[in-house]
Amino acid sequence: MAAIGFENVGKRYPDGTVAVRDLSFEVAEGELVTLVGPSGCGKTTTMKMVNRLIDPTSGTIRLGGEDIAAADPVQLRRSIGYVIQQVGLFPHRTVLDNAAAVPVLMGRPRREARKRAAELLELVGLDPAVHGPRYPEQLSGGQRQRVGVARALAADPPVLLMDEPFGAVDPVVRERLQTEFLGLQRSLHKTVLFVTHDLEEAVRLGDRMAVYGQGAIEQLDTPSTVLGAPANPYVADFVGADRALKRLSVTSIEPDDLEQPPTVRLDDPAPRAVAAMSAEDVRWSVVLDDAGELHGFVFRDDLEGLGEDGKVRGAARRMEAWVPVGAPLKQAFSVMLQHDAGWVAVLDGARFLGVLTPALLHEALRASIGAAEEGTERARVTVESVSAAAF
Ligand SMILES: Nc1ncnc2c1ncn2[C@@H]1O[C@H](COP(=O)(O)OP(=O)(O)OP(=O)(O)O)[C@@H](O)[C@H]1O
Repeated sequence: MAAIGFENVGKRYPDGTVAVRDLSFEVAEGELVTLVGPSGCGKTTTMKMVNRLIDPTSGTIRLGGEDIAAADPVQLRRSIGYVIQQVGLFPHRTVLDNAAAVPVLMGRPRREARKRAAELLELVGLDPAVHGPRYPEQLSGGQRQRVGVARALAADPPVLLMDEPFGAVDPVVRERLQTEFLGLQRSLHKTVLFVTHDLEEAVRLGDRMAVYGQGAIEQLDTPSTVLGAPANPYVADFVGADRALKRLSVTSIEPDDLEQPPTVRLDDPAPRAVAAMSAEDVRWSVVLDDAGELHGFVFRDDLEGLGEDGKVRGAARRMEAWVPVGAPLKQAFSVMLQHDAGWVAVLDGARFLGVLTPALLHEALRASIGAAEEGTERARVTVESVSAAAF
């Protein structure tokens, strides 16, 4: 059974504005569906009809199979998490009490609600001991958004409605909040409707994304399919000509994408490292520390300058350009640019897995686009010719 079901839902405001017409779609349990489209296309109206902040003028909305028209709106709202851009925290209550607000309203003992709230603050990356006693105005914008998410999760609702929750923060914080939220969602499996006007956010977060035209959904499918096979010219235009670039956000780095350059250890004697690099005919090598974790890299020329008694440590340079495996290709590309590096190290936790170069990145991207066009998994696509020229 679908967690949320829309059947021929329409909303005409009293002034005659038709905000949405004849919407029919379903959201599965544990699924995150993003709603994206231009301003005024009806995204917020769609969302607010689910918790009955707005009532539809036609059609039926079901939650867990039950028609919400029959539900008590106040009870309904308490059972649905709601996160909005202007977080709406109570200014005169502490962060901890803000996070505990909904369970308290639902009649749970205050002490129990606060305990849960503290756990949730921790879950969203805030230290309950440090941030819990503060007031909302003593937090940064990003921290306030985190409190908003914690508060929405506090009553453990199966369904979350999120309306531009990360819209008010700068792009760097926004990306971090998205990553954290994705991690959270992987363990919580909430059913989520997420409104955004940011295509990249919709692509990155959605299991599926609904692309809105005026008051109607033009395509509802996985981000890969929407980008790879837009349903009609409107969607193609909306996702834009630079679809390939946007795919950078949805394509994650896999171990198979990586190259394995020679590695040497910090305490290896320089002559031995030089010999190993000569044997492989490479000019540089990745340097690992005793624990096998990334330290940086070293040039063969520099090692040769150290003499017979030298150790790799004497010429090794630190490497800051790294990304975790599973991160989007876009992150690898941006780290490369930021460090002006010809490669980035890819780590699994602290463990060094390999490196990604611009050519490999291009190859992974091409494979991903090819897979979307064919509707197959990326692993099954082979790339015949690659060139770094596009970078
Ligand atoms: N209370 C209202 N009375 C009349 N028209 C309204 C009302 N609320 C929204 N509308 C109109 O309904 C349409 C859809 O609005 P809605 O807020 O759902 O769009 P949206 O896609 O969420 O837009 P945005 O991205 O700008 O928030 C718009 O034309 C809007 O002007």
